[in-house]
Order: sequence, then C-alpha cells, then structure tokens
Amino acid sequence: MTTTPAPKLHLKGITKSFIAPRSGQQTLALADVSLDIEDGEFICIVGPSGCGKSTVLNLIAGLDTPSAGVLEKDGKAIAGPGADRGVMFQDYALMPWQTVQDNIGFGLRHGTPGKQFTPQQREERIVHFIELVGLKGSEKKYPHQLSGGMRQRVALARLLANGPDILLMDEPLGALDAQTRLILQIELLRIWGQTAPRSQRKTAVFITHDIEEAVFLADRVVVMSSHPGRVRAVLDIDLPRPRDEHVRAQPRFGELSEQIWRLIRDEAYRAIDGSEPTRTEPAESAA
Ligand SMILES: Nc1ncnc2c1ncn2[C@@H]1O[C@H](COP(=O)(O)OP(=O)(O)OP(=O)(O)O)[C@@H](O)[C@H]1O
Repeated sequence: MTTTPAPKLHLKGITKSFIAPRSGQQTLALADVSLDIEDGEFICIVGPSGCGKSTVLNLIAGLDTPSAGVLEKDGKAIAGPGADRGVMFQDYALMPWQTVQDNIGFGLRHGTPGKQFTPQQREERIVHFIELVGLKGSEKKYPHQLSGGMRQRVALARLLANGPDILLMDEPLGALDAQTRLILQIELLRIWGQTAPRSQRKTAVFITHDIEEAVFLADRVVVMSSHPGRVRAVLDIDLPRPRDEHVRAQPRFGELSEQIWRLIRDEAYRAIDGSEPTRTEPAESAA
C-alpha cells in the first residue's frame, strides 16, 4: 500500500482570537480556517481589509500560535519560527547602515541551527542571489541609494539566500508604483522558477490586495471573508505557465479576476464606508 505524502502545509480548523491587554476585548480574527498547500505551489491570499490574511501568514511563519486547530508543515506541528520559512514584508525591512551585499548576507553570517556557511560559501551565495534578482553592479550601494523596486529585490535576495523551502510574502509589492509592480511580478515568477519542474519550485504563500496580481502569480487563489476571517473560496488558476504579460490579455484572465472580485466586493465596499455596492448584474452566491 502506498502512502500519500503529507501536504507541505496543512491547516485544519484554525481559530485565532486576540485579546486586548487593557480592555480584555476579544477579536475573533480567524474561524475554522482549513487549507492544504502542496509542495511547489504558489498560493495567493486575497480578501477585504481585516479578514485575517496577515494572521494566517504569521501563524505559518510561527510568529504567533493558533487558539485552536491543527497547523503542520510536512506533517509536523509548527512550533515557532524557523529558517525553513522565510518572510518578506511590504516595507523592505532592510538595514539602512548596511550595503546591498551585507543586507543579503546578514542571515548567512549568523547562520541557523543545522545551516552554517563557510565564508566562501557565503560569498558565492551572495553573488548568486545578487545576480538572480538583477542587482549586479549595486552590491556596494546602501538602501537609501536604491529605488523602491530595487530595495524589494534586495529583500527578495535576502529571503532566498537563507534557503527557506517556503516563501511567505505579505504584500511585498504593495508599496511600489504600478509599472515597477508589474515588472517585479514577472521577475518574481522567473525567480520562483516557473520554467522549472514543479519539484524544483519553492512553496510560496503571497498576500495581496490586488486581484490581478493574484491571478497572474498563483496556482490557486484563496479568497477570504471577514468578521471572522474564513476561507470563502479557493480558485484554481488554470492559466498556462510560463506566464508573461500577454497572459493578461487572455479572456480567461479577465474571467478569473471578475470571479474573485464578485466574491469580495460586497465586503470590500462595507470595509470602506459601510455602503452597499451598486449592482450591475444579479448577485452571485459564493463558490
Ligand atoms: N496583534 C493583534 N491584536 C489584536 N487584534 C489583532 C492583532 N492582529 C490582528 N488583529 C485583528 O485581527 C483581524 C485580522 O487582522 P489581519 O491583519 O490578519 O487582517 P488582514 O486581512 O491582513 O488586513 P489588511 O488587509 O488590512 O492588512 C483584524 O480585525 C485585526 O484588527
């Protein structure tokens, strides 16, 4: 009898409550969130503001613990942060007093249990990842000398240099201008390895508010709803890979984007000002 391998990430019935220290008021951020993510999958999570996207990511990163439910990586409970899961945020989180190469090499210098690099290995990795993210020639620059897009390339190189097998990204492109963002979406797929076999790709969990970004990047899009945060739908993005900017012109790209927008628009309107959307077509039930 053959046994099926455990999913890369397994979330079952996850609940997360926050209790305000002073008032004692409880916020139910997540309720009964279940999701399996396979090795090498690119998952995007979208949903209205406050639906718990960052909370899900922080739990997987081990930066917080669930109030209830099962949270496993490779069949083992996630008990805290680890070098096997790298996190990248919107605000670069670079050290301003260090050069590009020193920022990228930071985690390598300090090492992690079971993962130590010799000085030569460190140098080789820094050079490799600087080239991979397209920063050759900027090694000695400081963050203030870089554009926002270049800073996020540094953050991505630092994330990859540490060799995690899961990439956790919380709106990493959210602060960039529209053109830079489109370019970095394409770059991210290249760096992730969309032309490589699935077995060589890293598992990626990517949070975004941008529906088209999610459709462009993802193998599957998880749509969340809020109060409390739940998984409302999981959509397969059946657009072929490798993808480039031309995929946006495909009718299927528009259909998928529209389908996701229909799932979140009522809550998105309410999150802004409590208003209801003006309907231009019959309301659709959740998938
Ligand atoms: N440390 C915390 N203490 C108290 N409440 C929290 C904490 N972190 C998150 N929350 C609450 O949990 C809910 C989910 O927050 P979370 O940041 O995960 O949502 P989100 O979908 O990532 O939001 P956004 O899209 O605005 O970034 C919100 O109601 C938020 O106020």
